[in-house]
Amino acid sequence: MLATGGHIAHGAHSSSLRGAEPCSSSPACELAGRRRWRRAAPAPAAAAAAPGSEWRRSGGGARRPRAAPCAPALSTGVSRSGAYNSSSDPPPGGAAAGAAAGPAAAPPVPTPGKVGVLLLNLGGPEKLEDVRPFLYNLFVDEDIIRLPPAVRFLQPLLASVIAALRAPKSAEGYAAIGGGSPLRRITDEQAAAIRESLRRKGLEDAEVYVAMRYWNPYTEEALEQVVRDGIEKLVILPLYPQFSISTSGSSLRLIEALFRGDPAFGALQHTVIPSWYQRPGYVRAMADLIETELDGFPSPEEARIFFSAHGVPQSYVVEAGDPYKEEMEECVALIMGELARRGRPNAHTLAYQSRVGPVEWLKPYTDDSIRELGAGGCRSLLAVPISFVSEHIETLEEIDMEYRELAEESGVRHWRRVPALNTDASFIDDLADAVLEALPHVGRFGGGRTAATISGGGLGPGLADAAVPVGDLEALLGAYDRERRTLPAPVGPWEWGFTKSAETWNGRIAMVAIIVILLLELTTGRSILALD
Ligand SMILES: C=CC1=C(C)c2cc3[nH]c(cc4nc(cc5[nH]c(cc1n2)c(C)c5CCC(=O)O)C(CCC(=O)O)=C4C)c(C)c3C=C
Ligand SMILES: [Fe+2]
Repeated sequence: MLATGGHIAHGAHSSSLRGAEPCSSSPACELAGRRRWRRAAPAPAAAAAAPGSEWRRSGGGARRPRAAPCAPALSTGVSRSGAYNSSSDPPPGGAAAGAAAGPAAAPPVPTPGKVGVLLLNLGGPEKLEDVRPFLYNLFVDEDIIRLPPAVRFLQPLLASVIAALRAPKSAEGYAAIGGGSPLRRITDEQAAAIRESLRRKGLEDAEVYVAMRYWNPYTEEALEQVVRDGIEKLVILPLYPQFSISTSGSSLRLIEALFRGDPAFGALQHTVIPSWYQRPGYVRAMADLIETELDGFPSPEEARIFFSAHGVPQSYVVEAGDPYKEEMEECVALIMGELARRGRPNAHTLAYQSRVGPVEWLKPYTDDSIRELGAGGCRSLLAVPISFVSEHIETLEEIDMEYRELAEESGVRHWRRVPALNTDASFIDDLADAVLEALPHVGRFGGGRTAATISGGGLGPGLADAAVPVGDLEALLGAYDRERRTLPAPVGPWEWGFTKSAETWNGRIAMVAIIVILLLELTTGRSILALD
């Protein structure tokens, strides 16, 4: 949701959490050493929804005239390889470059053993009463809030406080888009479509599973189903085109812990496709959507293409080496290159949305950019959500409602938004090809627990140099952020500070409040911030 500089809106909606309880017995809960809030749904297979389950304690277009750019370009920073010819050049040396370099529709690889595909996604609250426990799950994740080791034991408490304070504002957003996140439905549809595509391509008995990080169907449940189904070869495919520590990285760390903690999981032969923004099929599918939407403007060549990516705190990139920003810039350059080849040299901007809390996030911020563009005379703006492939709260509420209103207030007369890819047929087919191309890598390293080195690991040319190379989990997770440095928390329970000193004081007050609550809980034996 649109960041307000830190204020948390109160009182809009107070969701009832009756019946919601933390998990305590699932492998993930035990491994993470954290309570987790989960629904006691049956372990989900690919597309099985579990409505109403109870909560319990548990474990090419025609050539166009030259564009008249809408306003002076803002931050179109491109890091490398702006000129990439999707039909002939090899893709830039990104993570899954080897996969992308293969033929567009690879023939099915003869692989003995039943194949499974594990789709990783974030998950979202399905009902308003899910919002607070969903937020708890998000904020208790050490890849979202990374506290210094000495105070890490406070994270569940901190997560409870932040979730309780943010829930009303968050719930307002979910209420505005119909009372819940569409993420599960869309991800289930994507899973079914990928499975169909794999079958059409000759992989008859492949199964596709949805593994959400913060809501149903949880990752550990999906893996349990994978084992029950007798899958022998697993391709792990995050549904995030670009890699971030906070998204794909967080899910992969959880899976790594599950592999280590359960021999049945650890025995699964696997490979990971860490990111795939550079696949020509994805780039073409995005360019197709953009072209279609551009044609809805009175003067398509004058519309500025405004890529809005979900932000991450600066510290993730600068201190922890998150490749997210670099991959995002490269992704935008590839799409713009494809559009230029189609005769659409429109002006463009890349900005970052959805910041939460008082720390610095990647810049420029989407709201600032919209204001500047409006002030600079831009009258036609095409918003392109770029970090996520499904409609979700940040497209349906933040972009369609908040940013649209801001754009109109800033003088933009014509506003359109490119839809998310969802189950776009060519996109789905391309993901299925990515799976087929990754299959030869499955089991290269034996089981999930085998340590693999990246250099000379037999991964093929180019892959050894990638920031986050294709390979097994350990190799992959060892390739970045090795030190797991403490990072400034992106959010805190009190978020009204704009200045450095206000932030410091907020931090101190928050710490004192947390200690008082902790002492009260310890002395009274009652849970002051219980979610039920
Ligand atoms: C590439 C996508 C995403 C990145 C990177 C990311 C980082 C990140 N997010 C938060 C905090 C929140 N995210 C929330 C919702 C949310 N986030 C993503 C994607 C990325 N997040 C999606 C797709 C969704 C929506 C899911 C849905 O229900 O539709 C929320 C909850 C909503 C809200 O209150 O605004 C929070 C909070 C942080 C702190 C972070 C990086 C550290
Ligand atoms: Fe997010």
